[in-house]
Amino acid sequence: MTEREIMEYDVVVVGAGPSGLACAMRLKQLNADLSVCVIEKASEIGAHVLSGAVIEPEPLDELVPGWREEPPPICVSAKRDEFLLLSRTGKRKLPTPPQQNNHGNFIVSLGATCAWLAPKAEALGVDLFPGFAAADLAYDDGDAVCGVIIGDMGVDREGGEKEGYVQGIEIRAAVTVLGEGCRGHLSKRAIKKYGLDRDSDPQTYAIGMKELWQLPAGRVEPGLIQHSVGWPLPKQVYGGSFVYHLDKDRVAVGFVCALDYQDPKFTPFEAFQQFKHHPSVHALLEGGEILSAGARALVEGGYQSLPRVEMPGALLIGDAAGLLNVPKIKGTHQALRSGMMAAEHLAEKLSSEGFDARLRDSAVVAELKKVRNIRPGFQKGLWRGMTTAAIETATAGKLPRTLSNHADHAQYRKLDQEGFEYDWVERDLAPRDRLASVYFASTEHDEDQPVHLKIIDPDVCFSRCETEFGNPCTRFCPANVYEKVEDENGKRIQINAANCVHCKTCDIADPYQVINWVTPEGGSGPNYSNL
Ligand SMILES: Cc1cc2nc3c(=O)[nH]c(=O)nc-3n(C[C@H](O)[C@H](O)[C@H](O)COP(=O)(O)OP(=O)(O)OC[C@H]3O[C@@H](n4cnc5c(N)ncnc54)[C@H](O)[C@@H]3O)c2cc1C
Ligand code: SF4
Repeated sequence: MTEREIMEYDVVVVGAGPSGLACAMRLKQLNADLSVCVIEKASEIGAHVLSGAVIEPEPLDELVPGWREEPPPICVSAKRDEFLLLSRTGKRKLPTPPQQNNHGNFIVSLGATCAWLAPKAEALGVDLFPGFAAADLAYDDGDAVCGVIIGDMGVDREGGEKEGYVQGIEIRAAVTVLGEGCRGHLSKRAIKKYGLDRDSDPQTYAIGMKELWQLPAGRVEPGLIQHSVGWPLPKQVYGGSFVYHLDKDRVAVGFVCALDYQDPKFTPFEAFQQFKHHPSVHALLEGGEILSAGARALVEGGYQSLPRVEMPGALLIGDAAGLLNVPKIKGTHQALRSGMMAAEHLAEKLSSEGFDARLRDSAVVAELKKVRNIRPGFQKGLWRGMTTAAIETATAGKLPRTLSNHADHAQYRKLDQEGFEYDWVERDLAPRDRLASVYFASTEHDEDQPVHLKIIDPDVCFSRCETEFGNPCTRFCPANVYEKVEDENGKRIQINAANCVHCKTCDIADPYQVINWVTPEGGSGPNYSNL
């Protein structure tokens, strides 16, 4: 085997989401002499980023002064908030929770915003490498992170070299910044290797699904921000919808389901599609067409699940650290702020040491602490959760008690226990099913490459999972990647890896934790447009 080529930088950032781009840009703003690169697995910057997205603008004001005069391509001022409780046929307006008051905020496409930030980063001297997946961390002799190893290109399904094979290079850096977003696969490894979650609660997650619709003229009220709870979710499932009204007769429709749902037969994708058939939403969407669609996990654990965010040679920022504020349903301002804070730390001393204390002492973590009991309050259902949320808000998070988070995958009930009741309707809006939805994600993977979804112990699928939980992977994956097949060779889980949209739900929600998501060849995956 040939010696791996090495490139050297002062700082390598993994992930060109808002956290990674903010970190890289701020570093160059503070010290133009530092060499900084950003590795991004999507074919283009922003193509793997999916978000609501209503954003708080202040961190962007700091990073890109004057941006409001030349905003990203989708950017609509928030005008009006609506918070609704849905039943199957009706809706009731509830007071908008203070955390969801969006006065002064903007509705954007976060993917398009990252693409808009990319040339600004390059103009500052950041080297951006889209189409390259950071497949592994590199370690020095003292077991500290000393950079990343880029995945090889041109490897066939069996692991052999194809024509045009290129060995991935190693990027060495004094500090590696992990801005991979929710459930980053290198971040997951690093958290385990360095025991970064030793003193925190388990991290918790949700799956978010989103579609961008083009509607007949006159239906959209640009700047209207609608959220709902209630139908179609059974009362035991935490989650709800968002409908964000954009310009040019477009609307972003989405649905979020926490991954601690207990019924293994529950299908988040179906809940989303059901929501679209509520009479008020159906009337909005009917006659329109989907422009793009996709899914992505969100990190929900907040304050009590925050891992240590520094390790020898590396840092965690943004969703990779778990900084999303769940009651606000916002993580972008936290991603931008933590990225900039990491940069300020590294510009002072090129070392990860001390970043954890700095972040914990900042407004980023103070914001999480204030709302720490709201999400776990919903573990006992919608109404108990709303009561906890009201108390936590009234006391500004000053109650001495901190409720615990639990591991999502450990919450499933066995098949022989009572399931949930679903009050679901016939559907007629697109997409018909999960495969039809994948079409709108424009996902692409060369099929002749190693499967990037590894079932570490496939025996579990039929020796235990089938009878205990009915193989929930065949239902929670929004792209129908996992299919149960039975033929002359027996039963097996067929992995349709080419359909994967990189949402990471399977890595999180598998009851036995035997699914491991690893990076496919760089440039593979969804090609989201304006999500
Ligand atoms: C459905 C949904 C709705 C949301 N709504 C809102 C909202 O309204 N407002 C709000 O503020 N926030 C919202 N959020 C949260 C917000 O999107 C995140 O907090 C934010 O995107 C986090 O930024 P990040 O940079 O940490 O990670 P991400 O935005 O996830 O970016 C990570 C980047 O790293 C890349 N990457 C990952 N691993 C690797 C690797 N190994 N090698 C190379 N590249 C890699 C990914 O491709 C991606 O481009 C929502 C999220 C979801 C899913
Ligand atoms: S295979 Fe996993 S990561 Fe890919 S779309 Fe399905 S659940 Fe998401």
